[in-house]
Amino acid sequence: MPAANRHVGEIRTPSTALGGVTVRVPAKVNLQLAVGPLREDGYHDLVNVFHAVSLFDEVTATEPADPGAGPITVKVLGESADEVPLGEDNLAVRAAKALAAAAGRTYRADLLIRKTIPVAGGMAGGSADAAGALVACNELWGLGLPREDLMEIAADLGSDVPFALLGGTAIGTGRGERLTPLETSGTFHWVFALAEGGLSTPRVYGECDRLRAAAEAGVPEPAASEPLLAALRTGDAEALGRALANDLQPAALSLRPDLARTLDAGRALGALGAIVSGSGPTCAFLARSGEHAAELATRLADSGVCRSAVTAVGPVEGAALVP
Ligand SMILES: C[C@@](CO)(OP(=O)(O)O)[C@H](O)COP(=O)(O)OP(=O)(O)OC[C@H]1O[C@@H](n2ccc(N)nc2=O)[C@H](O)[C@@H]1O
Ligand SMILES: Nc1ncnc2c1ncn2[C@@H]1O[C@H](COP(=O)(O)OP(=O)(O)O)[C@@H](O)[C@H]1O
Repeated sequence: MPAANRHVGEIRTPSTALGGVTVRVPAKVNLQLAVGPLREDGYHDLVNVFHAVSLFDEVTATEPADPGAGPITVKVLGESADEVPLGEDNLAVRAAKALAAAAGRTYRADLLIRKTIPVAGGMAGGSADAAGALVACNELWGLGLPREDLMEIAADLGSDVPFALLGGTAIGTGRGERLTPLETSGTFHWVFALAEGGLSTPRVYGECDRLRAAAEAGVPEPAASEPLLAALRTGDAEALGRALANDLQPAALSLRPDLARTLDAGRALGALGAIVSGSGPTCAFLARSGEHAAELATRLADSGVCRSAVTAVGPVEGAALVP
């Protein structure tokens, strides 16, 4: 084999020969989640300011070990793995199948998901796994589809999936799937208080509609918060803390009143901002520094107001191959 070809071969073979293609995908927190009125298709128009944080799931795609198994198999390890569906309902399986369909043939892969992102926690772990499967299978199958094509497949899989591919900080409109990256300065330090159990996203949107109907107040069209965008541009953590806003928070608190105690505890410990992450039940706290985040996490966990507390930074990049 000529030296140049051998070099190409040497670069490409290790990813599959040594245990497949692995992709690391971040969780998200919503810095602003403005929810418009219920649409006829059952969705809500949003202004959704997504922020990718350094809690990662890993998705590994390998050539199938058992030729008799289904075209796409999945195993899940880690954080609340037993709560993740293993069949056709698994978002990573759906993503791999959608990618194969877009490529126009049946491809096979075994998927292994290592979870760190809490399941049904309002941090888009399932969406992260779907984005990870898209990137991993695109590589494993040598399809070479550009990111724009993966973004289109992602939007059909779920409103949050395109952002898991993009990462960083971005504003999502429509269902949340139409993304514009946002300019930010510096790094923000976060603490996430993980709760016992999860919350169903459709149920939280439903509760939001119910509370709004009961209040008989009009629902304005969602609009981006200028103070929030300015705080992101300048990297002003105190201003960002004040500007955090989540229209789903009253609904999440209505379904899980215990979360009010968690938020109060974080505020009392000096968090710059305290908010339910997306549809919850994870609570997000903005800290002043890495040291403050570590102290906040320890004290929150010790105070018994959550199952556990973890620190993270943001923004971080979206779904990326692990070399
Ligand atoms: C609330 C958010 C905030 O980022 O995420 P989570 O906090 O749950 O992770 C998202 O809007 C969730 O996005 P995702 O989880 O991808 O939802 P999808 O699969 O697209 O939709 C699930 C269901 O949520 C409701 N839904 C979702 C998006 C939207 N703009 N309006 C809605 O009403 C609908 O009932 C829909 O049937
Ligand atoms: N790979 C996956 N990881 C996590 N949840 C998944 C996955 N595939 C499907 N699900 C289902 O999606 C639901 C929402 O999960 P998740 O994305 O973790 O939460 P959220 O929508 O609150 O951010 C879970 O209850 C689970 O049944």
